[in-house]
Amino acid sequence: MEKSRPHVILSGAISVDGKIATKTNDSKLSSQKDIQRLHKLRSSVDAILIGKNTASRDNPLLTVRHVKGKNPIRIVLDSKGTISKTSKILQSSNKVPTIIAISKKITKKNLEKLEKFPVEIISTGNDSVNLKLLLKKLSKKKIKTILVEGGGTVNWEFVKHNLFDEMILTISPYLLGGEDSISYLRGTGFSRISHSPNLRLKSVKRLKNHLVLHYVKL
Ligand SMILES: NC(=O)c1ccc[n+]([C@@H]2O[C@H](COP(=O)([O-])OP(=O)(O)OC[C@H]3O[C@@H](n4cnc5c(N)ncnc54)[C@H](O)[C@@H]3O)[C@@H](O)[C@H]2O)c1
Ligand SMILES: Nc1nc(=O)c(N)c(NC[C@H](O)[C@H](O)[C@H](O)COP(=O)(O)O)[nH]1
Repeated sequence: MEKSRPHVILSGAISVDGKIATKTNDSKLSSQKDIQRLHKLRSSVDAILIGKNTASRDNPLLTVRHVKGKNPIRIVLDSKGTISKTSKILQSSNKVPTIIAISKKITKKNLEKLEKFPVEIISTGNDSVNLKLLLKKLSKKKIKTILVEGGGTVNWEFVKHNLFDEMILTISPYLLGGEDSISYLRGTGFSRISHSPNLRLKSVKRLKNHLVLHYVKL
């Protein structure tokens, strides 16, 4: 029987105080060695998923470059289809398979913009993208593993809806502070520790002053 959703791995790098970016969106926390590890991980999954803010602020390519390996499918959660036509993701969509996950909130103009690119557009949800439904549709497309590369809003939605299986988190040797810097998990948060998913620490890898923690959800 087909699994109802793909295997989901949350991935990211935080400062020691749990931030993924400063208030000015400086987010390059990983070391070169850690980036190599990330790219190896990318090459082992079927798809990488990010949120619209990460797409616009980091302007990532989301390909495998620092090691040899295949590029996964890229998925951007972008309810209103506001991703810029000059973004690296859209500009490279003729070379790397790309899915833009939209919702009913998209405007005609933005839909027409997306349709000019060789991307697959998947619509779920009335307001934001309906993650459960999206994952179900991705499963039907034989996408078996997804690496979720943030940012904080997307990470929270996957945790809140209990839609992940593993988490690989790099703790980088920085202290960023600040109410306005971006936390690994945004959203409303849980009101009780007992509401948190339970995690088993599977491995710890030290890359000089960076730590890579690998958790499995119980
Ligand atoms: N250090 C790291 O590991 C890392 C990784 C990724 C991003 N970042 C940083 O995170 C910041 C962006 O994080 P963020 O929280 O502002 O935004 P985000 O990247 O999590 O994107 C959130 C947006 O995605 C769209 N979206 C549509 N459907 C959604 C759904 N069902 N669930 C969640 N989002 C949905 C919405 O427009 C929403 O506002 C950037 O500064 C980026 O540099 C850091
Ligand atoms: N593991 C990790 N360490 C970081 O320091 C960092 N900033 C991210 N962030 C994930 C996010 O999705 C980024 O935007 C892409 O990592 C950039 O991807 P590219 O190099 O353009 O392919 N992830």
